[in-house]
Amino acid sequence: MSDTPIDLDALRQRIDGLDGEILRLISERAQCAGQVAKVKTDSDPDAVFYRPEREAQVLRRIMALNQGPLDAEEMARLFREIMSACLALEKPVKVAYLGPEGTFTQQAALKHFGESAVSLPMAAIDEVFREVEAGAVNYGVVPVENSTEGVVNHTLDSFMDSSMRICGEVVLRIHHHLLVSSNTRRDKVSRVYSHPQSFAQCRKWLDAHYPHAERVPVSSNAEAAKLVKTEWHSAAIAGDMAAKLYDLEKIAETIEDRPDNSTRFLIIGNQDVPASGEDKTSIVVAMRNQPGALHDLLEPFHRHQIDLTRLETRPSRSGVWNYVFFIDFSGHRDDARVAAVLEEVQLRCAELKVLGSYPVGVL
Ligand SMILES: C=C(O[C@@H]1C=C(C(=O)O)C=C[C@H]1O)C(=O)O
Repeated sequence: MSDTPIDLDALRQRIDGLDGEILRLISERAQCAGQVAKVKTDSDPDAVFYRPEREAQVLRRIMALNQGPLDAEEMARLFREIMSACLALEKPVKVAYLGPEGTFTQQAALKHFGESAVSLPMAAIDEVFREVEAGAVNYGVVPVENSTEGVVNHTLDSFMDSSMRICGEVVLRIHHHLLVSSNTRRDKVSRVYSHPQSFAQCRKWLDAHYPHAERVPVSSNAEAAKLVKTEWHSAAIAGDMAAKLYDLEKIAETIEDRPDNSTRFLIIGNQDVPASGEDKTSIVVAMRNQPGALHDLLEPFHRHQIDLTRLETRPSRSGVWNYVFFIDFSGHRDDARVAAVLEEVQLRCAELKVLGSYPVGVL
């Protein structure tokens, strides 16, 4: 072992050299991105710097090129942050999300835009829509479906009244923990706070471990975490961000009933996103109530072999149409096959709104 210090020194020297090179390359990349921004504003003073389709392509390319030892997603996350910092050099992206601070929606916003984005908490989903519509922020992030608990109806309803478009999606693995403040003992927990969706996602675990604790639903997991900060004998079910934000102790980790528990979030904005090569389209369709209506609506998708990834029904609020369907499917509205289907659907329904075509979530 006598030669270990020499090896260590040599390795550290090599790492210093590599870091210098990485530093130089990242700076050069940032300069290039700055030049791209200049080209964009020269041709259009109102140009948007942020290009979701280009970012998706950059990340997919990195993942395909990666040969380890870091795994492809880890590497993409590093590049996500480099891009985020490059973009912020021009103008940090401003993003409104369903708050308060510490929610999974904030985590989704940072996963999608990187840590250099400025993220602003909103009290409700329709407020996120309004902030984007008013131009106070560039984008909004809202939850849309959970793999255990299903659809977030507020988000679908907001799309019915809004002209906002979908610019992206992000899927987050959701891990819940049981959190307490430092002066609460795990055997003294008599009350648990959380969001109703989180209670539903951890129902079996709670039944097994805290069957007698009172379950108190609150407006968000972050709110639950905030409450237990100052209350004895209470615990919160929330995620890592809330635990860190309120400095709480995890007395049980990953307590969700299903190991694949994940939530899908949508990025909303004012922008039509060009094709990235692997895209999805979301539409909302109003139908008259007549026999075979749903079959007629879906038949063109089947005939053109387009994959439906989600279908939701909401009651129509206008009173004129009986059904409103939210449909997600593979492909971009500029693809010939998708364009043909949209034309046919348009003829069969009372109203069709394309909410957006956007890159399939990369990270
Ligand atoms: C540099 C560009 O602009 C932004 C920055 C990107 C980057 O750093 O790679 C990618 C897309 C845009 O959000 C570009 O459009 O190429």
